[in-house]
Amino acid sequence: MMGSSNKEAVDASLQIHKQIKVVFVMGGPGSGKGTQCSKIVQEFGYTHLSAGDLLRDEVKSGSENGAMIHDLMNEGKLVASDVIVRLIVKAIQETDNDKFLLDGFPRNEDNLKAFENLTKIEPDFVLYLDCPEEEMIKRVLSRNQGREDDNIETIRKRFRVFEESTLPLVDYYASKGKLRRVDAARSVEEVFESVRAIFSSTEVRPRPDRHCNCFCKYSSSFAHYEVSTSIDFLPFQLTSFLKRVHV
Ligand SMILES: Nc1ncnc2c1ncn2[C@@H]1O[C@H](COP(=O)(O)OP(=O)(O)O)[C@@H](O)[C@H]1O
Ligand SMILES: Nc1ccn([C@@H]2O[C@H](COP(=O)(O)OP(=O)(O)O)[C@@H](O)[C@H]2O)c(=O)n1
Repeated sequence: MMGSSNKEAVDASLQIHKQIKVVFVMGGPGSGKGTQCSKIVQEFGYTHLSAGDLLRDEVKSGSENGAMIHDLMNEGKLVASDVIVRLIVKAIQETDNDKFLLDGFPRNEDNLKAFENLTKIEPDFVLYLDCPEEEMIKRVLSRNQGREDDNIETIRKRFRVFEESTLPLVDYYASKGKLRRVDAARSVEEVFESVRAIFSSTEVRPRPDRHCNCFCKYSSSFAHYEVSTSIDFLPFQLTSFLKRVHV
């Protein structure tokens, strides 16, 4: 077992010495996290870190943890939090960007605590791709990426883990007002319309009291918010004003 001073030295080497912005991207298996992340990368310049891909790369690298990670993934179980958190932090340290999408992370409360303890980072917001289970199963079974865990038996187990461990985190972020929920059962482009509106609103902060153009930005974004049912992050007065004007 690692001595405490040795562990502290490792933890210190994993500290992140730059100001970064993090968005957690959550959703069940096949909800479209990877698909939407690559579109967000193209349009908004984030770096996409997929927890599953980092783990699969670790397995391929033949590291000492590789066999254990491989077995857990094939059973649809979660890997120990310190393993995935260290991979994420290392990837952040090695990347020359200040905006990150963490796809498939956190998966449970323990993941979140381990990440917070090590990095002291809070996500700017949490994007949640909300999709019915039968649609997700259909997508995963036709994904064709040669993933050993994309078989019906393991998929069912992954769904149970999602319901039991990840959904409580989704509720937690909703209660903190940080959740941006999107209906992910639509086409890729329709889902991205909603996603784009959410990210646009965090990049540009128009001031409606200044002049008409600013209001127009809000006004056109509002159509997207309606589709995404994610209007809870608009300032309250503006939301009620838009409701009066548009409805
Ligand atoms: N909105 C969508 N409609 C139909 N198929 C989709 C949609 N989004 C993603 N897919 C497809 O579903 C599969 C799972 O998507 P993926 O992005 O890999 O999900 P996740 O990363 O959440 O597991 C992929 O084959 C992808 O091309
Ligand atoms: N934070 C995480 C993320 C993924 N994983 C593991 O990686 C597997 C695949 O995750 P993924 O995000 O690539 O795939 P989806 O289940 O979202 O399709 C999970 O079923 C877990 O075994 C984990 O243990 N901890």
